[in-house]
Formats: sequence, C-alpha cells, structure tokens
Amino acid sequence: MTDNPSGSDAEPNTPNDPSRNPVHRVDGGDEPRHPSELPSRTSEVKRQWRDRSRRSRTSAQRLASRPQVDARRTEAALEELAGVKAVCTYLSRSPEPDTLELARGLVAAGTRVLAPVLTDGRGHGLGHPAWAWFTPEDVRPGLWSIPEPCGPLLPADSIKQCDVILCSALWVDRRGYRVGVGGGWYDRVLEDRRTGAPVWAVVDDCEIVDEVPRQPWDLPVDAAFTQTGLHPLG
Ligand SMILES: Nc1nc2c(c(=O)[nH]1)N(C=O)[C@@H](CNc1ccc(C(=O)N[C@@H](CCC(=O)O)C(=O)O)cc1)CN2
Ligand SMILES: Nc1ncnc2c1ncn2[C@@H]1O[C@H](COP(=O)(O)OP(=O)(O)OP(=O)(O)O)[C@@H](O)[C@H]1O
Repeated sequence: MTDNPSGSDAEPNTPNDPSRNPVHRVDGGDEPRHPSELPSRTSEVKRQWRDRSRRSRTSAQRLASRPQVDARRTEAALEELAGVKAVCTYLSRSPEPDTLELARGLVAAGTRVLAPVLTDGRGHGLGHPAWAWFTPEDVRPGLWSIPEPCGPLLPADSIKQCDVILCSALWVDRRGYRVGVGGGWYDRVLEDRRTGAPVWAVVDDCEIVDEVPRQPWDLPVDAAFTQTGLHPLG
C-alpha cells in the first residue's frame, strides 16, 4: 500500500503529485450542492487523479505485472466470496483490474453475478444505470469497449438482490472514498443497495491512498479488494 497515487510500483513522485500538494487536500466543503453548478476546483483535482491513474495503469511495469496481480486477486476473491448467493460486479476492460475471470469463477461456484448494462444492445447508451445477470457465454461489447451481459435488462434497484457489491475505482482512500471514471454511476446505484450489503472497491494495493478529494454526493465504500485480499476502510 502507498499514501500517494504514484505508488512504489508505479511512477516516481512529481511536484504535481496530488497527494503531495496541500491544495489538493480538499474535502468538498466548498462544493456546489447541485450537479448542474459550475465545475469546482475539486472536480478539477479529481480529473488530475484520473489522469494519473491512466498513466500509472498503462505504465509498462503495471501492464507487465497485471496478469499475476489479477490472478492473485481473483483467487483471493473467490475464496472470500465462497457461498455468497449473489454478487454485483462491473465487467472489466483493460487496463482495469480484471473481474471477468472472477465473474466466471463465481458463476461456476454457483453464485449469481449481476453486472452493469450501458447500452440497449444496438450500441445506443441507455442514459441511466441498469443491470443484467451475467452468464459467461453471453457477453457483448457495450459502450467504450466495456463488456456487458446480453440477458434481460433489469432496473437500477436490482442491486438490492446482491449480498456483496464490487465496484470499480481508480483510487480509494482510508476513509473509503473513491475516485471513479467520473460518470457518477456508482454514486447513483449504491443508494439502492440492500441495507448492510458491503461495498468493495476493486483496486491494486498501490491504489489505496491516504486521502482523495471528496464531493457531497460521494458515498464511501466499506473495503478495498486487492491482490492481497480484503482491506477494510473507514
Ligand atoms: N468496466 C467498467 N464498467 C463500469 C464502470 C467502470 O468504471 N468500469 N462504471 C463506473 O462508474 C459504470 C459505467 N460508467 C462509466 C462512465 C464513463 C466511462 C468512460 O470510459 N468514459 C470515457 C469518456 C466518455 C465520453 O466520451 O463521454 C472515458 O473515460 O474515456 C466508463 C464507464 C458501470 N460500468
Ligand atoms: N446520486 C447522483 N445522482 C445524480 N448525479 C450524480 C449522483 N452522484 C453523482 N452524480 C454526478 O455524477 C458526476 C460524476 O461524479 P463523480 O466525479 O463523483 O464520479 P465517480 O464517482 O468518480 O465516477 P463513477 O461512480 O462513475 O465511477 C458528477 O457530475 C455528479 O454531479
């Protein structure tokens, strides 16, 4: 684990490293209360964290170790989730931490897997969060090359059927706040989860940091799931 977004196995620190610069240690206190308001300084800082993630995740070193890191995480997650009836997970695209092998393993072990659906099946974006049950043989490319299940479309609140929720994240901090790709997809769907259903952000060890910028709508996750297993947060 590391307290900065460059990480020991990522890039060296630079003066622009968001975690090193006090101006980036903001908690959203001056944030707009409505999404339609002008982009704030915190939004700009989140954008810098996203850029840094892209650079780090596509570095030669990270890409080279990706298969081993993913295999370790998948094995640990299958062990941790043994016996769970239903799990939500995003279906990964490179260079995200892999969840496709995990989803296949879960289904093989008898766990139901609910995954995000972003299109109507003809390439048009839905414009609102939706889900479908995952079966390994029935997956299509959706928006932005994100794989999605082809099964019947289910509403956003179907997340209620899941006992554990695995969400995507670029960074997650010790309080559980995450920086995601920026659509607010998880901030919206997590509101509907069953009370007490744990939410785990799937990241690599070096993506757990001390503090990321937080905005009023951000919902914290309960843990990070990495190649070294489950790390409770908050
Ligand atoms: N694999 C995967 N599935 C996921 C997510 C994710 O982060 N990863 N999501 C996490 O919330 C939700 C979908 N939200 C997303 C929002 C934006 C982009 C995205 O890549 N946007 C483009 C630019 C889009 C544009 O041109 O307008 C990009 O970032 O390059 C991806 C997913 C649910 N499914
Ligand atoms: N509950 C919500 N309902 C509607 N819009 C929301 C909600 N939560 C967040 N948003 C909007 O989504 C946008 C992106 O939010 P944010 O930057 O927190 O994304 P993210 O959490 O990093 O991304 P994601 O959840 O897609 O991985 C913001 O403009 C925000 O206004």
